[in-house]
Amino acid sequence: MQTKVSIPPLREEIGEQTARYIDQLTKPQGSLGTLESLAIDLAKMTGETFPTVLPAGVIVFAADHGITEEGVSAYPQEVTAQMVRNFLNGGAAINVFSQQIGAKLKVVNIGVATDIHDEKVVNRHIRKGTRNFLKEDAMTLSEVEMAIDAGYEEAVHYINEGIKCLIVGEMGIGNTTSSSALLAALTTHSIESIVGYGTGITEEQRQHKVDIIHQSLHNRKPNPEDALDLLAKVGGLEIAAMTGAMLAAAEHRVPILVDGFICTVSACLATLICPDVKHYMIVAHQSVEPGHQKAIAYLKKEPLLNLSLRLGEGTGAAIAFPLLQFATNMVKQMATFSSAGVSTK
Ligand SMILES: Cc1cc2ncn([C@H]3O[C@H](COP(=O)(O)O)[C@@H](O)[C@H]3O)c2cc1C
Ligand SMILES: O=C(O)c1cccnc1
Repeated sequence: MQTKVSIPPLREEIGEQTARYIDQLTKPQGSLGTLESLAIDLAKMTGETFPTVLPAGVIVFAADHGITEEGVSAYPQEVTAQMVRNFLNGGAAINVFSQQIGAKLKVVNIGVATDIHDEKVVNRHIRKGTRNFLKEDAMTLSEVEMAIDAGYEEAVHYINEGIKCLIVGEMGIGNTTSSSALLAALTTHSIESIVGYGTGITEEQRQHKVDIIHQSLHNRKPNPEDALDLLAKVGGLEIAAMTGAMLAAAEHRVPILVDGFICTVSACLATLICPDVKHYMIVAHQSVEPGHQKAIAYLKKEPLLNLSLRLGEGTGAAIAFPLLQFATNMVKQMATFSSAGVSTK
């Protein structure tokens, strides 16, 4: 079981070397702002004074949710499988963006409700969607452990293939309901303040979603200090798999670019399993979902971008990835004052 990971400490001394080097580059000190702190953070994570983030690897985990029976999404459950086919055919937003940043894209079926016969999908199928958590636990503990382990192993394969930055994404109709329930259980924020419009429900449907989460948490009573119990009671297979993937990346000193609301809730659960995983996370953007701000605050992080995205799939992380390239290329390619013959103040 991959909850026994050992995450190495950040290499603070390497970060200090990078910081000193950045101060010698031909620009006023500190003038590249957040790009400078990003480069220093990447140096501490990777243990390299001149860090590299290329190539990035994107993994999208897909699964269904029994809670969709309660009418909590604007789209029917079948869209999960249809979007997986779209990913495999190259037509989704994450395909376009992965290609643009030169990243590999791996699609993992961790629990889609209908069969997908396609050799391009990585088959780590555990069950046909979660159970309806209004009525019963979403998963057994052993299903949660299998999903975390599958995510962990898929990330390890990717890292062994040479990826230097991990982007995790998800596809699962109904997963903003599961993520909202998880975050409400994990924090003291009200359900009302966390729940948003997901794929585009009406205000009336949002009120219904709040009520369903309220009743579900009352019925399930997850233990807020136990990530496995939270996932078993109100979680999702793809949410558990993303948690495992993040633990693997941190264990291997691979920076994790965290996407939107659902992905950030997985990140929160990963920190509950192993607090040190947080040091390897960079939050790419601030999603429109109101719970996202609260999940980012739980991690004590700042998002790099706010582009009013509300998609998921790993898209926001792919969009932010070039900022990491700007930061690492700045360190590797800029001239120093002495090499360029530019006078210091
Ligand atoms: C066509 C389509 C593509 C998507 N890609 C990601 N999501 C996103 O929307 C879903 C969560 O929203 P909710 O909880 O309201 O169902 C997830 O699948 C998420 O990845 C999509 C949703 C749709 C409809
Ligand atoms: O922020 C996200 O990741 C998100 C928001 C709405 C729907 N799907 C994903």
